[in-house]
Amino acid sequence: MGLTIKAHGKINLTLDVLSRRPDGYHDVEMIMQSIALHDTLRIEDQEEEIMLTAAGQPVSIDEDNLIIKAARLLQQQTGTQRGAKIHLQKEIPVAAGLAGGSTDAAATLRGLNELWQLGLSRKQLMELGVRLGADVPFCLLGGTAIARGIGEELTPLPAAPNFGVVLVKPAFGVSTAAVYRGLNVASLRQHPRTNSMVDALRFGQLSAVADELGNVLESVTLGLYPELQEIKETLTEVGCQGVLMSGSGPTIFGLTEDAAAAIKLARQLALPNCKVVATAMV
Ligand SMILES: C[C@@](CO)(OP(=O)(O)O)[C@H](O)COP(=O)(O)OP(=O)(O)OC[C@H]1O[C@@H](n2ccc(N)nc2=O)[C@H](O)[C@@H]1O
Ligand SMILES: Nc1ncnc2c1ncn2[C@@H]1O[C@H](COP(=O)(O)OP(=O)(O)O)[C@@H](O)[C@H]1O
Repeated sequence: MGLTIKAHGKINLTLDVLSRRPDGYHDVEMIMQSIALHDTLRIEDQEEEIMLTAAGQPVSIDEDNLIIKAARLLQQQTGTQRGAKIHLQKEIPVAAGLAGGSTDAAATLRGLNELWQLGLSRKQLMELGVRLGADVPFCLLGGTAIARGIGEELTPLPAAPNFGVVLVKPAFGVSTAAVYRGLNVASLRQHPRTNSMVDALRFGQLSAVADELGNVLESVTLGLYPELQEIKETLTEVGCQGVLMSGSGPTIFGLTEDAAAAIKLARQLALPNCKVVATAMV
């Protein structure tokens, strides 16, 4: 018996950091948005052992892969004797700010809960998921949502318009931990307006959504990699209405009216050493 599951990436339409916690994590307030770009997991039931293979974007398939971590966590928590053979078709760029690892972990939890007939609720899966990564609970929920706490306190929002999204991922990745470490919360002078973005999304006008985009982590990652500023300018020049870094970066995204416009604009981009993907909000 087996299952095929889509694991969608995300972008952050807003990302605010409120404070540093004693455990080193940060309290955030962000509007998360699923995108059509996804990895695909094929999961087959087997006795005991967890096995992982992968194709597509290069990613480690060792014990540090979040798919294996998610499967082992579920085994430990439920005491099941079941195992799984998992194949990952990796399409989401790695260490990109698109939650590629978190979404694979979320898909593994969902898939194995079904395949092993564990009967865990989504809330229970989210409580386990946050132990694997702060973005895992959102990846279990999907759609559009406000995330608070370290990212695990979620308020779902009405479905946002299916704006097109052009993603530009430079050849390098960034460490999320290093970006948060580089942030001095007290020195932040500007914060995204979460409520205004909620209103803009409800109103559904791209120009209003574009005006409210904001990510306080940009100051850190753009400081480390000034070439990201050039990518932002290029996306604006070709006609993207709103342009922002996703998460801790380094992926820069630009919004368009729809997926067709994103495909058209992506074709015009000549950005050496960058991966360009046209997708949409879902
Ligand atoms: C920045 C964001 C925005 O959505 O996304 P990405 O850039 O990773 O996609 C998230 O906050 C990242 O979520 P995720 O990547 O799941 O984080 P984790 O694996 O739990 O944490 C990696 C490291 O980031 C730091 N971290 C993460 C979340 C948070 N609220 N505060 C933090 O300080 C911690 O140092 C932690 O050790
Ligand atoms: N299934 C996976 N897919 C992608 N990255 C993974 C996976 N499992 C573990 N990782 C590791 O997680 C780290 C963060 O990758 P990723 O989740 O893609 O980026 P981000 O946190 O910026 O959204 C990388 O160092 C990567 O090696």
